[in-house]
Amino acid sequence: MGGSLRVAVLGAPGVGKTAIIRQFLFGDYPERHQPTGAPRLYRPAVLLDGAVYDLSIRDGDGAEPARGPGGPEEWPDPKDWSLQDTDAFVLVYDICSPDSFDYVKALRQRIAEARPAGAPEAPILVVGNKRDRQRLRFGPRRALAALVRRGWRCGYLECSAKYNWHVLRLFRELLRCALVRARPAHPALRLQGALHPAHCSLM
Ligand SMILES: Nc1nc2c(ncn2[C@@H]2O[C@H](COP(=O)(O)OP(=O)(O)OP(=O)(O)O)[C@@H](O)[C@H]2O)c(=O)[nH]1
Repeated sequence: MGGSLRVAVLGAPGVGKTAIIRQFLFGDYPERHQPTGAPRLYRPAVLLDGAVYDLSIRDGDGAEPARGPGGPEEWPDPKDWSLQDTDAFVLVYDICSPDSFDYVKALRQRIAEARPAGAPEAPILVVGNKRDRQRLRFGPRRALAALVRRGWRCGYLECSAKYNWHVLRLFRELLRCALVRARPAHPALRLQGALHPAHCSLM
């Protein structure tokens, strides 16, 4: 048994958080947007690199700002989010929506502020979803990836939940990185490092 990991999947409404999670867990895809409302928790077991992990995947968690004109200053107190208990974050934006990218930027800032002083940083993977709509994207992939990786020091990946493209890969990378942080004795595993073929599967 490898242990347990808590993952939060966050992002603006409609970017595809639920679609990504459902593709990963059940191989299905919601064509219609049904706002998630209250946060949902999924508890799969996954096999990663030969060890079994109990995952808690939270779809939204109340960390988002109030819907409406409010900005990050109107977000709930970080103490209420239990962000400190989260081992890894997936911050999802829609590659066709600059607003959703700004949203992720603000979320990442908020997560950093919520971390208690001296606590190790939880890995953050920024995910550009809806890659199948590539022709409508608002910015070049290379520039966005460079900003996120070098400027924000987060991982970056693009996927299409609709076509199940890179969905497994995003969870595999995130989990590997979270495990490296938990066990620094394995420095060879890096979020943006060499990717092995699928050694991550649901049980
Ligand atoms: N073209 C395309 N549409 C997608 C993709 N992923 C999700 N969608 C669509 O985007 C809409 C919103 O998807 P959801 O997964 O419900 O988004 P969400 O982020 O969970 O939304 P909230 O629950 O409101 O926060 C749905 O109509 C999906 O079909 C994708 O990869 N490509």
